[in-house]
Amino acid sequence: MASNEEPPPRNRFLYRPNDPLVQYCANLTTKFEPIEKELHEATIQSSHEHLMLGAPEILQFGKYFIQLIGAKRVLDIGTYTGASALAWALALPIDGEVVSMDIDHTELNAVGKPIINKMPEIANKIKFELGSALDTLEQLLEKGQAGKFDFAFIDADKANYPNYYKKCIQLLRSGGVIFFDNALWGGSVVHNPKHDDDTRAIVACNELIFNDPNSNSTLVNMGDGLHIVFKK
Ligand SMILES: C[S@@+](CC[C@H](N)C(=O)[O-])C[C@H]1O[C@@H](n2cnc3c(N)ncnc32)[C@H](O)[C@@H]1O
Repeated sequence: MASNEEPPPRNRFLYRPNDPLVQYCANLTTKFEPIEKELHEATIQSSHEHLMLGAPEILQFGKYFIQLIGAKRVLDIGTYTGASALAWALALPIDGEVVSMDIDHTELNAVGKPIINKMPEIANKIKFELGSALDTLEQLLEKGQAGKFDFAFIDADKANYPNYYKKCIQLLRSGGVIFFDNALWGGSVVHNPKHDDDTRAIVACNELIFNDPNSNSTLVNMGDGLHIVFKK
């Protein structure tokens, strides 16, 4: 690219799911349960927005974290067809709980629920909340749920990423873990960090996390970027 050319808004500098090396890592990481495979395939077939699906290797990594820290209660911000909520529910013990939030349940009802409901013991662990995730998080805080969750996955509107951090860090117990998906936003955090509100919010959130004395963190070049937060 010539030096006087503007970089494209959010091109895929770094996120290359079809790169053979990325596929090699994903293939030797992901161990989908049959129901997860069914949901992913149904989402790809039925929804024109299937690129929103969580990267399988990120979901797999999250499941291992849930088991490693002995998580029982999980916040899932951005349900879509329910792939991430299903992954967490599969990783949790029988008395575990996922609170999954979305402003729109069209795709969940059409694609996700008919599949997830085939396994009632897994479906029973998931509470699907309809509405703004910020409102749902605020309601949990008002109900005295601060410090009562173990793991959070943030994968909804990017402009609210700093707000999701501020709420989730309160809702997590000490030793809890947050996964922020899309933390490199196709490389635009480096190549075009002021491009739009979404990019600016992700950049601000990454810095907010790194500078927060209440947590440690690791920013990983996996999927579209994964910022892992460890609450002190
Ligand atoms: C990338 S998708 C989530 C993908 C899902 N976690 C998965 O692994 O397949 C993002 C979702 O966030 C939802 N969303 C957008 N803005 C929201 C908001 N303010 N509150 C709650 N959900 C929101 C969208 O409706 C969309 O379904």
